[in-house]
Amino acid sequence: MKKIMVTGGTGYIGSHTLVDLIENGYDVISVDNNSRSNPAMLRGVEKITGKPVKNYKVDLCNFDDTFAIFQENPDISGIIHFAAYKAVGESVEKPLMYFENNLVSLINLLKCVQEFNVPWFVFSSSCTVYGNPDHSMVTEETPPKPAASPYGYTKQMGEQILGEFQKASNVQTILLRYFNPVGAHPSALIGELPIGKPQNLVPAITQTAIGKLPKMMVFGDDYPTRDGSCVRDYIHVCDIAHAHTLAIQYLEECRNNSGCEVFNLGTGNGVTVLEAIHAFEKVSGVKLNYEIGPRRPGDIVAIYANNDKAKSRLGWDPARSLDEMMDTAWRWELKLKNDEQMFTSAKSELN
Ligand SMILES: NC(=O)c1ccc[n+]([C@@H]2O[C@H](COP(=O)([O-])OP(=O)(O)OC[C@H]3O[C@@H](n4cnc5c(N)ncnc54)[C@H](O)[C@@H]3O)[C@@H](O)[C@H]2O)c1
Ligand SMILES: O=c1ccn([C@@H]2O[C@H](COP(=O)(O)OP(=O)(O)O[C@H]3O[C@H](CO)[C@H](O)[C@H](O)[C@H]3O)[C@@H](O)[C@H]2O)c(=O)[nH]1
Repeated sequence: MKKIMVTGGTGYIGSHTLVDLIENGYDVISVDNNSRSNPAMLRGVEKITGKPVKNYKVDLCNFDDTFAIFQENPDISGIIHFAAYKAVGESVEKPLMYFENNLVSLINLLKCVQEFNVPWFVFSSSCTVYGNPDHSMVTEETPPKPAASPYGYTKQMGEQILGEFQKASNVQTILLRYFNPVGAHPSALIGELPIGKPQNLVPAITQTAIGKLPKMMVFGDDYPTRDGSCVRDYIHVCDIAHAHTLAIQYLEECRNNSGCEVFNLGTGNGVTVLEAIHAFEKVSGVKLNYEIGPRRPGDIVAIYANNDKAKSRLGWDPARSLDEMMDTAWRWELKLKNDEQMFTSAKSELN
């Protein structure tokens, strides 16, 4: 059984990927310092899979502690590197914190990859690398534009570091550019746990619907789109998670032609903010208290993926609908309300 190290395993996408890897026969370990997540999330992973999962509570910016995990696990076949800070606004306020955390952690990991001859590396990138594109549908060949934030630069630089490292080391590398991951596992045992007031659309919708937030704002309805609100490519987190298993299988079967390959992970459908809200209202039966507000500075007008490459090369089939995304996000929010106790007590473990 191949062993995969998942960094950021107690986070949103990492936890769903642990489930998918285990269900597909991989042995996993997680490395997460819980700086942005709740350790209780792993209990959800264990309940779904029936398997215990070990998390190393280590800051990947600490080289010695990171190295020690590899010494203890010299049989790691691949790394899926999710661990990073991801809040765009915070990165504008604290750029050095973002560059340090997101880049030092990556470099430390790559030094260990080199030392321990780990053959496969999968990196969490983002459609943020395309900036505000000239055409809404982007392929992997669409040239990256200057990033809109320090967070975006950490993803662009991460891709560059991996591209150069791959040429020098021959580590088989995949860069996955996620569009907008949303929703939760259908069991409602794991999902997204935003820290503080949610900045992203779907948590803002579900928290408003449940009454944690009094109302939500639609940031602009005067864009040149079909209803005036921005267009994004929302993609179910379980479909994103499965793409990681497929990426590992792709590397395992040596189907990686160039050594460092990029894949867009989106559904290929552009959805407006108002369409997303209406889909939520339909599946939940809850009328959302929202207001049209001003545009959010820095927002991209419209972007969605051309996902042909991931479909044809990885055999990926992102089949879950917008309704399923909204339904699972809503059921997770309802579950969180009931299980608040579990997450509050687990929060005391944070830091
Ligand atoms: N969620 C999105 O919308 C989205 C979109 C595009 C790309 N991404 C990227 O996908 C990855 C995962 O995103 P997510 O939504 O699961 O985020 P998340 O915040 O839920 O998970 C990231 C995890 O990394 C951990 N972490 C951060 N720095 C660390 C460090 N130095 N050492 C050890 N652990 C550390 C955090 O505690 C957290 O659990 C990130 O790299 C993010 O930038 C996310
Ligand atoms: O309360 C809210 C929150 C969001 N929106 C709108 O909903 C859309 C989606 O916004 P998100 O913040 O959920 O997603 P973004 O696409 O703007 O940003 C996300 O995708 C980016 C890639 O483009 C980066 O990866 C970033 O980290 C990640 O948050 C945008 O039009 C935004 O203006 C609202 O109207 N109200």
